[in-house]
Amino acid sequence: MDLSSSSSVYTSFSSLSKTPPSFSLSSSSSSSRQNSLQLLLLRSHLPQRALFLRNPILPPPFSRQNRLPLAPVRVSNQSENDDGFLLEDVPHLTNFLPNLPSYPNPLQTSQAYSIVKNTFVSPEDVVAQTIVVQKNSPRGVHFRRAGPREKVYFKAEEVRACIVTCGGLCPGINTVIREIVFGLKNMYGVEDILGIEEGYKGFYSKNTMRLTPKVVSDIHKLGGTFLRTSRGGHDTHKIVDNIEDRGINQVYIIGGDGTQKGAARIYEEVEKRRLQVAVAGIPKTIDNDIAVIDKSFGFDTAVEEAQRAINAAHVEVNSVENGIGIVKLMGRYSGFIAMNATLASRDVDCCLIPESPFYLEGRGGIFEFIEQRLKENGHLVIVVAEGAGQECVASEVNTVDEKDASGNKLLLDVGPWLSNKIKDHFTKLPKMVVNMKYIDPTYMIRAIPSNASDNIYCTLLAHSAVHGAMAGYSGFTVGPVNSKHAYLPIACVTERPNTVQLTGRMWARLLESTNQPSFVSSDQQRVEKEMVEDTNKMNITSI
Ligand SMILES: Nc1ncnc2c1ncn2[C@@H]1O[C@H](COP(=O)(O)OP(=O)(O)OP(=O)(O)O)[C@@H](O)[C@H]1O
Ligand SMILES: O=P(O)(O)OC[C@H]1O[C@](O)(CO)[C@@H](O)[C@@H]1O
Ligand SMILES: [Mg+2]
Repeated sequence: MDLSSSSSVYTSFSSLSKTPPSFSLSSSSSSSRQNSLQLLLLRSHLPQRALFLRNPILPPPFSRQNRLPLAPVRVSNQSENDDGFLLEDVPHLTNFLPNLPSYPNPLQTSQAYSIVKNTFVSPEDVVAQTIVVQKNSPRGVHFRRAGPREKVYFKAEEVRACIVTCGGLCPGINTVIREIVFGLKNMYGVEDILGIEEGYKGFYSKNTMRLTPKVVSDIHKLGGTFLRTSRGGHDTHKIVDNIEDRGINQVYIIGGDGTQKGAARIYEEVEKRRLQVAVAGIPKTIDNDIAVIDKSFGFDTAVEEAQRAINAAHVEVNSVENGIGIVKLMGRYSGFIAMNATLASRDVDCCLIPESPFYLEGRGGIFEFIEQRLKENGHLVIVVAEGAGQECVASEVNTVDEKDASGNKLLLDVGPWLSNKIKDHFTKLPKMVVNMKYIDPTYMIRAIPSNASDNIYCTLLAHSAVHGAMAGYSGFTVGPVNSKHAYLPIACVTERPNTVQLTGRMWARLLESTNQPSFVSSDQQRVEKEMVEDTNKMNITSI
């Protein structure tokens, strides 16, 4: 059974029982497993809240949150034959437009694709979210594999696509734009493609621009976004009105968590109005803070570019007495750029990230560590992510909470704060003159074009989005899960951010390579010590 076109089968329990699907992923599928699969597949076509309530296999408090990668799926009350297979499906236009006609995919006659063994992705192909399993583990959460489908729900000449980019910059945005345009034209013969300028607000406040392969041919060599971008200005009704007015039926939305939330709102409105509009999200964030997907595009480029700043800091501090280099890198709530740049460089003595609170004074603190390293090596380099130590800065700087136009909290600048604290501390010490070199390359890193591997990655993302939209999926986002590109429900990537796991092996590798203090345990020790002291004091007072 072709699941991509079978939504009517899954719209109600009654129709399901009349028409048992033949979906089977292994040769050993028993009838009871098929029943489980029917129910699990059905879930994905119901409103999300209802899914959890109606699923008879899972206990009621089973929330989506439990199903993201770091909180492993727990499926209790399983019957013996139940293998715990879950499909996190994406919506399809036929869910609310059941009579939508389909057409053979033009790739069937493509010269390039004719040599591919399986030109089309089987509707039964799914990608597992967890690939490290034990013999008796439930099979867990799966996503639809991305790629071209045998049937499409748009005729090339009827497609009017648009592309919009929102949020901060990131290397590779232009490659994604270019490859959507080229993919639509070369694979599907689509020629009517509009660029929405300056983010979401551009839908209703700007003219569109025509995007042709010729216009976008060289943009992948440039940093930034050819379409420009903005924060704020998401007005769902105005945007969807505009989509309708302009006759747009495919919307490609490139942006981070905020943008993807906006894409979900647009899809909800499209569904409410029953419009034949495919809404495809392409996740973008230099911080790599998007959950579920392996990594976000531009991240590798950022890590590579960060090496230049770290190297410069190292050269500087290596050439003076007691040189202390501080390099600030991006990462609001996720320290991936700082962590990976540190691991790649090996010239970094200490890496500070938002996930790991640190402290300056006392045993196990940064000052003690710096003093020790200066004695040992005569210099050191610290990499600090922009979101690190926010509580420390906030406790010393008088500020009011400020937000950007999208409602994101504006962070306090940890870089200069840390540099000054270190300088002040060492100025007070006798015979300890330090040479501070502070480098903030953040916007320089974000503004460069993507490197070779990100370019290829961006191409796959763009093509996956194009295949998904042409196949009639809508309200989905794309990305690699365990190296295989998949279609993901937007909520999967917006419900919580991807952050560095302090209990994970990568952070342990970093701690091992820098030999910096593990502030977590020292901090805990300090808290424990304080608690003991407090208890003692209370005892004394009570006496
Ligand atoms: N909850 C939301 N619902 C609808 N639209 C939203 C929501 N959050 C953000 N947006 C819109 O998405 C756009 C981009 O959001 P934001 O500035 O937060 O950047 P982002 O997409 O998260 O990217 P990044 O954080 O990587 O720079 C803005 O136009 C904003 O209005
Ligand atoms: O462009 P702006 O608004 O200064 O945004 C900067 C923020 O954007 C990000 O690069 C995410 O896109 C963050 O790392 C950074 O804090
Ligand atoms: Mg964001």
